Amino acid sequence: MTAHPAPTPSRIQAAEPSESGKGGFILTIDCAESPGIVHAVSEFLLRRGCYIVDIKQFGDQLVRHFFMRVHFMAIEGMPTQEELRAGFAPVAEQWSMNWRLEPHSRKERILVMVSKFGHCLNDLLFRSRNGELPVEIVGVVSNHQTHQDLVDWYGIPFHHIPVTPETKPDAEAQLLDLVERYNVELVVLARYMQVLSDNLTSVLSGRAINIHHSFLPSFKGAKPYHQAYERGVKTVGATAHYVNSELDEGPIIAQQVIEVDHSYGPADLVAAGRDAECKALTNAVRWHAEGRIILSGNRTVVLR
Ligand SMILES: Nc1nc2c(c(=O)[nH]1)N[C@@H](CN(C=O)c1ccc(C(=O)N[C@@H](CCC(=O)O)C(=O)O)cc1)CN2
Repeated sequence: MTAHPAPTPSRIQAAEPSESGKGGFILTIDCAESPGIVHAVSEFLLRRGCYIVDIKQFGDQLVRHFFMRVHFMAIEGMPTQEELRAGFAPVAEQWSMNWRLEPHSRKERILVMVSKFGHCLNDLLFRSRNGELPVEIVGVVSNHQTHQDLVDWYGIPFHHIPVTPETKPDAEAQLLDLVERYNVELVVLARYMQVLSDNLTSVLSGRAINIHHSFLPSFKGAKPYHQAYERGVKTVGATAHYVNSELDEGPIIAQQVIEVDHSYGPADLVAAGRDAECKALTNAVRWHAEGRIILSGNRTVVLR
C-alpha cells in the first residue's frame, strides 16, 4: 500500500476510519487504452476532495486495453457511494469504461462448496473468522456429510446435496436457490469434485472460483497427483481459476508450487499439495473480494 500524505492528528479523526482502520472506496475500471484516463479519474477524485491511498494500473499493449484499481479516501466530507456512482457515471460513459465502485470495508458474501477433502474449507472458515479475508461465508454446500460438524461449529448453515448423474439437474437447481436465498456474490469450489453443467457455469460466470490440485495446464481431471507421480515430476502445485464450462480451462487467478522429489509417493504428493491449494485459493478469494481481478478474454489481470 502506498502511504498517503502525513496528516496532522486532527485530520486523522476526519478520515472516516472503519473497523479495519481503512475506509474510503475502491474504484476498479478497464477500457480501451488512450491518453488521459488516469487524469480523468484523478480529476474526478480531486473535485470531490478525495485523495488516493493506493493505485495499481496496467496498460496491455498487445490488446491496447487499460486496467486500474484505485483506493481513495477524503480528509473530510467523504461523498456517499450513491454520490460517487452518480458523479462517475458520465466520466465512465465518456471513456466507455467498465467500472465498479465499492466501499473498501465491504465483505464479499461467499458460498463454499466441498466434497470429501476439507483442508481448503477449513482454511477459508478460519481466515474469514479471524478477519484475514474480507468475506462472509453465508453457507456451505457438500455432496457428502463429512464436514457438517466443522461447519456447524462455526455456526454456518450446512447443506447436504447428494449428486448422481440422475440427480445433478435437481442438485444444481437447489444450489441456485441457495445462491439467490443467501444473496451470494461468489461461489468457491473448495475441492468440490463434481463437474458443473454448462447452464450453471453460465449463470455463475465470473463469480465462481475453483481450486484445481495441479499446476495447470498440467494434469487436468480428478486425479492430478497420481498423474504427477506417474510422470515423475519434481514440482507439484495448485491453480485457482474462474469456472467455465470447459473442465479446468477457466481463467487462471493464482498458482502455487511446491518442490518434490523421487521419494514422494502419490500420498506424499497429496499431502505436499494441500498447503499449495489453500494458499492459491485464499489468494484468489481475497483478490476477487478486494476488487483486484479484471477478466481479459480467457486471462485475468490481477492488480495487487
Ligand atoms: N464446469 C466445471 N465444473 C467444475 C470444474 C471446472 O473447471 N469446470 N472444476 C471441478 C474441480 N475439479 C478439478 O479441479 C474436478 C472435479 C471433478 C472431476 C471429475 O472428473 N469428477 C467426476 C466425478 C468424480 C467423483 O465423483 O469423485 C465427474 O464429475 O464425473 C474432475 C475435476 C469442479 N467442477
